[in-house]
Amino acid sequence: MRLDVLVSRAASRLQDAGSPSARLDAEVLMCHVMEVDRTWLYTWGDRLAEPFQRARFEALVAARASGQPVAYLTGEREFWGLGLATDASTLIPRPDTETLVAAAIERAAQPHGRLLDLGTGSGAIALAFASERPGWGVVGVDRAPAAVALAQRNAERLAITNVAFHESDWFAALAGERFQMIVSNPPYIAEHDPHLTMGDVRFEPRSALVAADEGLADLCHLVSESRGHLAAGGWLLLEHGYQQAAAVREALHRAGFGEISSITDLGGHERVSVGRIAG
Ligand SMILES: C[S@@+](CC[C@H](N)C(=O)[O-])C[C@H]1O[C@@H](n2cnc3c(N)ncnc32)[C@H](O)[C@@H]1O
Repeated sequence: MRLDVLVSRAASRLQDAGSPSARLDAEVLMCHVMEVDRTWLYTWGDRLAEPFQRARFEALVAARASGQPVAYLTGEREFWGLGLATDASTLIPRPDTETLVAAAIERAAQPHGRLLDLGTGSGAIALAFASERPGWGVVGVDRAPAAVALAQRNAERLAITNVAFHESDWFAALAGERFQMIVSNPPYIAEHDPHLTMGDVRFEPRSALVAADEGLADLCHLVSESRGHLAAGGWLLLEHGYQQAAAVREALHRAGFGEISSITDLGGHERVSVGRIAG
């Protein structure tokens, strides 16, 4: 059967199954099976799939129809133009997090410095920043050993060498270390948030998503602990939920940060808050 016909059929099956991105999902899964990009698929959609390719594609479509995230099925997701390996050890990188990366790059005016990414997961933020600021040394830490291994694998795959990943419970393994910039996309969803029962989030580890105190516990912990690990004039940038900006700005203020502001994501929501230690 023609590739474009298989994709169209899969798209309607996925739409019926409730996928919010049915057509894109079907195209990405077909590209994964055929080992091609979407431009190739649009150009050569009239080609025929071999029986084994069709069987593989239909198995993936069935898994997606049962709710499994496309990024876990293909084992990869693009972030900041980088092809990152993904697995069930950590969060699938989200486009919203590119807001944090852009804000960090904008503030990294000097050619050299050290950046710390707390809760690095797949290494998405650390690797995106490191790729744009090759003169900086980047450290990414995560409590989950499998996430650290994934981030290391991504650094090797992308040949990004100005980055190192370690296992650490927030700052525990970083005693005495100071950085010009600290960034984090920590767990910030409240324990009983209904979104946890919807979409891709159902398949991601709760340890990557959920924090106590209505989702604010880790954010507040990072604000109060970061002071002791920032160099003079250093920046702290935190991603958070769109209703948490005021609470994070307040925590930054209480911890003695200046130049406090929040930055909106592509959807117009306050997604990242920043503060600076006096120089
Ligand atoms: C929301 S995910 C972010 C992953 C990645 N930075 C991204 O933006 O795609 C949060 C990450 O924080 C890690 N994490 C949770 N608690 C932690 C802790 N106490 N110390 C270090 N990392 C932690 C989780 O394992 C997870 O990888």
